[in-house]
Amino acid sequence: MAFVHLGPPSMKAIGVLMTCEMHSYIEEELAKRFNLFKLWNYSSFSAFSQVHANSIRALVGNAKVGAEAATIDSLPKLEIVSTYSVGFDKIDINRCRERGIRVTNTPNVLTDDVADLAIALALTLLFRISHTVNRLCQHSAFQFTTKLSGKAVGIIGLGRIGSAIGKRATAFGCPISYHSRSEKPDTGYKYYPNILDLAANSEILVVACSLTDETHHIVNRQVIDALGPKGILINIGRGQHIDQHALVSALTEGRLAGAGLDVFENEPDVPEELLSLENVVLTPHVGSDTVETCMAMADLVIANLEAHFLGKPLLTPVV
Ligand SMILES: O=CC(=O)O
Repeated sequence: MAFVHLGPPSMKAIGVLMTCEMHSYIEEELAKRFNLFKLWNYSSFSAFSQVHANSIRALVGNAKVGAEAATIDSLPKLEIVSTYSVGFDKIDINRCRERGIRVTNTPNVLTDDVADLAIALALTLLFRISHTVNRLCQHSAFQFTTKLSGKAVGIIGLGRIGSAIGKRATAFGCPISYHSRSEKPDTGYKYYPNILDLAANSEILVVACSLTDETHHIVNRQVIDALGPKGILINIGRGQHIDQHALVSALTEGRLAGAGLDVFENEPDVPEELLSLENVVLTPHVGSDTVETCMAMADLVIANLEAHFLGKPLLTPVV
């Protein structure tokens, strides 16, 4: 008798909802495997859910649009939320737990890019790269720049990304210290249990922790003042880590030397005052937007969904 290899069961009938537009690769790869619904093709979430709520077994969100309690509650068949981001602050984790909904994210694959961007922001700011390009074109006045090598770098949050930033800054000869909930073993870095002490002892302060109720506005006016008028603040975490109002006043009043920001408090809005400042470098939340990383993140989202629907262990579970 001949054996017929049936292969893995098709998942084409499984309804997956994407909450907003992402890289075309993830859209195409999800559409090849699942019955993909794109929320942005509907006039509103309620217009979508009135017709399709019962078809959705998985939701794919990102750092911008995740799954809040109302969304989760409107999807009675939802089994898994797989976010195309490492941060899961846009997902109501407690509601997922209550409903027995699994949650996955995309750690590791984006660590290098985000750490690279932190260093790039610092270098661009200190070497005034965008200004010197302008000077080349406009023959404007010469201004000295500032070294990165050897500067004291303080890192808030020594997780995967914070550690990768530490590794890079070490290669620039920078002494590293950090603040986090608890001291990490064997880092060789100085630990400050108090963030004000970290700021007071840093020339460059980098925000690399995850966003939680405890880390909301972890960088406030006091921390900025402790960093001081020669200090540089870099944020590749979340806009809500920094009291943006306090930051703008410090930059305008000369109480802080400069800031390199990939994230903002009310994205995609960036305050006019920030846009008009000379001592900032701003990027629009692009820390993991390289082609290579977007593809690796998409593959991880899909691998998690496939594992879930095949009854296998999730690759990167949060819940
Ligand atoms: O901000 C980006 C992410 O959380 O992956």
